[in-house]
Amino acid sequence: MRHAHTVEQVRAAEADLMAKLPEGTLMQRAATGLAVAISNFLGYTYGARVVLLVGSGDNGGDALYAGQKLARRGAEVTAVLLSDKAHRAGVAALVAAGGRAGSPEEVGSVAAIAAADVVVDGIVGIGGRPGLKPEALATVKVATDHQVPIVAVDMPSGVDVDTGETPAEHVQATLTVTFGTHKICHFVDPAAAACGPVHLVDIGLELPPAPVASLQAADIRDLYPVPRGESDKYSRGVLGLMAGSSQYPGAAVIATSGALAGPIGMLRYVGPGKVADAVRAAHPEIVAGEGRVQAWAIGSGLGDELDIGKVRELLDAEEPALLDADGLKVLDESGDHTDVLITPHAGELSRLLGVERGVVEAERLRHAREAAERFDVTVLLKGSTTVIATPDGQVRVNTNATAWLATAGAGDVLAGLCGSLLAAGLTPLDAGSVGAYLHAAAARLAAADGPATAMQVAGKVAEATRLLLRRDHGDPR
Ligand SMILES: NC(=O)C1=CN([C@@H]2O[C@H](COP(=O)(O)OP(=O)(O)OC[C@H]3O[C@@H](n4cnc5c(N)ncnc54)[C@H](O)[C@@H]3O)[C@@H](O)[C@H]2O)[C@@H](O)CC1
Ligand SMILES: Nc1ncnc2c1ncn2[C@@H]1O[C@H](COP(=O)(O)OP(=O)(O)O)[C@@H](O)[C@H]1O
Ligand SMILES: [K+]
Repeated sequence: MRHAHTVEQVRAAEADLMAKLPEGTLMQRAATGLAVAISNFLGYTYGARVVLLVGSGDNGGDALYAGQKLARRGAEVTAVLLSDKAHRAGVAALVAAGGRAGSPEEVGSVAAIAAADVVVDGIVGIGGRPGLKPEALATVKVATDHQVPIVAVDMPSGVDVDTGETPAEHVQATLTVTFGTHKICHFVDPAAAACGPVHLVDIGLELPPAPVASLQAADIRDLYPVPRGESDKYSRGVLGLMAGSSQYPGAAVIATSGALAGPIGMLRYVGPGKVADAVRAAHPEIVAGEGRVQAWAIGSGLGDELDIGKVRELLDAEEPALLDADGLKVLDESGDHTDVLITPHAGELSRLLGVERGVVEAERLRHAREAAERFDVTVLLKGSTTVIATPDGQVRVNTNATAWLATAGAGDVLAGLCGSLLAAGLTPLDAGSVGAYLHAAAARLAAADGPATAMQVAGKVAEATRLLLRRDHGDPR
């Protein structure tokens, strides 16, 4: 499991550790990890042209000491000091190792950056406010215009570290090297999209429980409900699916595909006769009509045929339920819904909360948390990174998707799959986490080199699961 801690937690853990270590030890650990990561990124060090963008804090200090280590190994290092308060000892160390340092004019920053093999963003770290000052922005723009890769120190400068929001200008990194633990901006879009791959350097911090986690292959494997020797189709879990309409018959077929690729032993489809016929034609395994179930998945493609009274009744019943798409219209703020998982995209969540869609997209973590608390449900907010928030404040983020997954019907596959996991006995949080992970892993198999349809994604869920459960295989991503 990957954990993301808040700035406050990181600062407290750093202070505890620093009190026990000789001065400067932590920064040297960070800088060594950073220098190694930059060398590995470039594939060489001797003769590499490295430009450091250095702000006023310790983030710049990390960059300067990493620059010193690279200069000692033959790199040509130039530090562009964007503040007259740049880390003094770091500047001296770099210069003593043969590097150059000075204001943008003094070092000729435009020419240096344009000719660089890599730019290191040490403008701000966890002490940064969102946004970049004009002088910093100008240097970043030179790197971007000349397509020089940027390695961000701790995080791309300018993003909001604790929320993953990007309200102002920020660095777009090729690689991010972070220290001690992940920060929330590494997991949550839009900031996560500005990080590139994130490389974590251990500096020995002892951290409290994290507010945000991202499950990895081994975690998903541990949670997956594998049938036991004595299992039968009922004990594996039966899912009731209420999806599709004469307007959107396909949604029922697609959601069924997602559900049957999950762990359930049986699926009962409840819907209009003609749609049931289509579902049966595609999936002869299903049973049409109501009966005993362990969970409900309701809403994909119901359109105007949503029976609000009936759905309310199911929500109030004992079995856990998943609400998707049109089904979300029945949700209100009264009642105990702790066994309900909702799977909105940003547009649907914006309607539930009465805010603009763009605001939800820009502030995903905040709105997922707010909806979970207000409606007393577990919220799975779909998108490029999927945020899952529970009413008691837990948050998980799924980060292994591919943009090829942004295709009509992909949400129906996810609803079916998560419903299947609920029916097999997982909690709403675990069902959402495992479902989002396998859905994305399936999309990576289906759309490895190009587009795939939602049905093709559903068709790869079983393979993604097989690869995951084969312990010798590792991560199906
Ligand atoms: N604190 C520690 O002991 C360690 C910190 N490390 C590094 O130190 C960083 C944190 O250092 P600091 O606390 O000095 O904070 P930063 O390096 O993030 O910089 C804070 C400074 O930048 C200014 N600033 C804030 N927002 C700005 C903006 N948008 N544009 C321009 N200037 C802005 C602030 O006024 C402040 O002077 C971490 O991200 C990490 O890179 C590592 O060396 C490991 C040890
Ligand atoms: N840019 C993206 N990168 C990765 N995954 C995405 C992206 N955009 C959307 N997705 C995923 O694709 C699926 C789309 O679902 P949804 O919006 O409900 O579409 P539909 O209603 O057509 O099925 C969700 O699982 C979502 O997380
Ligand atoms: K940075």
